[in-house]
Amino acid sequence: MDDLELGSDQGSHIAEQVRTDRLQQLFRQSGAAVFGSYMAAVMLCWLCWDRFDHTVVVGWIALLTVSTLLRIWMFIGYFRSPVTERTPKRWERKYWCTLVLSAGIWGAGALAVIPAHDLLAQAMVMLFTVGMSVSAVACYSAYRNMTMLSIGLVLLPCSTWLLFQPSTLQEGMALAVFVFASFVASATRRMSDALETAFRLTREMERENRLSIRAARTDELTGLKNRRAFFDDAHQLYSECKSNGSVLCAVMLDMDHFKHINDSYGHQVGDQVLRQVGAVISASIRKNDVHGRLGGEEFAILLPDTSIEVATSIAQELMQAIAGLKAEPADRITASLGVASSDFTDDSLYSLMNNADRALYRAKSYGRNQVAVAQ
Ligand SMILES: Nc1nc2c(ncn2[C@@H]2O[C@H](COP(=O)(O)OP(=O)(O)OP(=O)(O)O)[C@@H](O)[C@H]2O)c(=O)[nH]1
Repeated sequence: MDDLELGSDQGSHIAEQVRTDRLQQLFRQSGAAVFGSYMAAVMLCWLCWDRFDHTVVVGWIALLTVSTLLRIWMFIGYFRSPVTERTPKRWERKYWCTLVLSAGIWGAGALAVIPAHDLLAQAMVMLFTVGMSVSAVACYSAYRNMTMLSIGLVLLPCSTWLLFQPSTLQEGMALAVFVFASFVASATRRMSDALETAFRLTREMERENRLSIRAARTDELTGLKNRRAFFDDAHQLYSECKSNGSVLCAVMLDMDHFKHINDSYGHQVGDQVLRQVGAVISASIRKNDVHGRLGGEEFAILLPDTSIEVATSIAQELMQAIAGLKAEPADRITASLGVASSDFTDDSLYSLMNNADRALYRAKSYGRNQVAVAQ
């Protein structure tokens, strides 16, 4: 989409970019969580092997293996896909599904393995679930709701169960976990807000930068390249043609008796004529040609890989198209053009342009509304 045309859409365009940035951040940050959560469950089962029911442990680890493989498969798919396809629309829902599945299995599995009468094992399980919650803040901070949901799914089953156990130690453990979870929740909100602000500001700055670069290179009246941008691109094209050994032609175009148009019909009509001439030039040139408004009523075009004969016939077509323009109330609009070709022995873009300029002033002196070729 053209940035200058964004208008009222620019807010939603930036919002969409910020969403994409958050998704990218999520995938980059949370890769470790996929292995981390699996390894945490394996380590917990290893440490409490003698205290847990082995059948439940095997079932839990098997389910976690499946959900972890699913997540790895999704990560590979994301990082292998072209950047243009890494959109929130395509990936957010998949991420949510795999996250809910794996956090749900983690929380439900922890509840299933927790032994009813073994305080030490219960404390170990809670230690691991709390550790998982802290990691969730670090990994999913780009998506606040994801952090909250994964913490809830991992922490809530065991801590709620503990809350309804007879011992005050168990109740105290559950309450401590809830207090801790509320701190984590508020830290998560601050982190995700700060991240979102950083992404938005970066995108806004990038956009402003692009707009100001474009404004600095564009002629406001005609939308063509201005003098500075024309010469920037012209120097590059000249060097490319010189090193390729291809012919480069220059066409200089100057409106005839433009002062008369301004004086007779006013500057607004003059401006309208310049806009129309700019549109005629833009419509006549090829993608690789470089064209621009050098100032006033003077335009320049560089035609790479073009013989002087072809450049002359392009200039003649331009002259005829301009003579056919209607810009009421101005009755007669014409331009004179000069064409020159570079054999690169002169070694300078400026001498090519000067040759075209001299030809242009010969066209003027021969009566205007014509094309002259440099001798
Ligand atoms: N409307 C309008 N006029 C401009 C602009 N820039 C320069 N001009 C006018 O273009 C006119 C150029 O006049 P001259 O240099 O005498 O050239 P000319 O009248 O076209 O005469 P020849 O080139 O000899 O045919 C001046 O009146 C400038 O004020 C512009 O952006 N808009």
